[in-house]
Amino acid sequence: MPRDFEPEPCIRLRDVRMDFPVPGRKRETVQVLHGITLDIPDGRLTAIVGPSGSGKSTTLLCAAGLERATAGSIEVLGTDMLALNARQQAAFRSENIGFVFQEYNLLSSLTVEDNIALPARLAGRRIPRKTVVDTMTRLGIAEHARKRPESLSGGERQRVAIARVVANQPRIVFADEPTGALDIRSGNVVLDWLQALPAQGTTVLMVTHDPHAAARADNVIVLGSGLVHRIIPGGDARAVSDAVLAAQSADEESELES
Ligand SMILES: Nc1ncnc2c1ncn2[C@@H]1O[C@H](COP(=O)(O)OP(=O)(O)OP(=O)(O)O)[C@@H](O)[C@H]1O
Repeated sequence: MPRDFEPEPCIRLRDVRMDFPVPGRKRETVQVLHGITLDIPDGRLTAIVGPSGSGKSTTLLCAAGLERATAGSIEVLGTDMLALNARQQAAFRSENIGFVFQEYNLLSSLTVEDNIALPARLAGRRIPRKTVVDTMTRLGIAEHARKRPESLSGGERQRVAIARVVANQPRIVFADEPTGALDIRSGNVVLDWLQALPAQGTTVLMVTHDPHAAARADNVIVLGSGLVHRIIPGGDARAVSDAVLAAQSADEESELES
């Protein structure tokens, strides 16, 4: 696809706000997303970066329906997520969305191969065993097929998570710090695969602290204090880290003013 062709958004957030209760203080809340408005293009890799606490993970969780936004609108593949109840959202996720998270990634009671086949089973489909085996072989984890995730290293577990999205071909993949706990080599393997997913038609939205990982994305969304600070093209890790530092300085200035 030519780079200057902007596809239709696959995820649209409009003025999304998120309030969390303050622990120990009944009825008090703190707002962590102050009105996020974004379009995530279809069939592209988009990264979300920003200073710690700027709301990156919360934005991802709200978009996936894993946290219920307090206000605003969230449209995923044309579906109004906030109009669905929790059960409908779960069904929508199992039909359309894959996850590559640092934690809560895999079910410890299932073997590697059963973890890979699980999303399709939950959605009432079956992945042919050959596809599961081929995918494990491509990811270099075939020897672990019968093991449980706890007996694998962090890098191997992330490969299982990637194998799961490659085998299930979800329309969207949400990745939260997918390389956070990995060494450079394992991290690069995970990023290579995430970067390759758009070619199979999958839209990838990735939260990361790593400017080099973010630079692999087509577009980089820079958050600051629960708002979109800037959106820049990928490709340049230095530009990403400069943008994050600028968001952080803007946050600090507005804190001093208030
Ligand atoms: N379940 C929750 N309850 C209360 N506060 C929360 C909850 N989840 C997140 N927060 C708060 O919301 C703010 C944004 O958190 P979030 O995890 O989205 O930030 P982040 O940009 O992903 O941070 P980091 O880079 O450190 O992971 C933080 O101040 C955090 O403490």
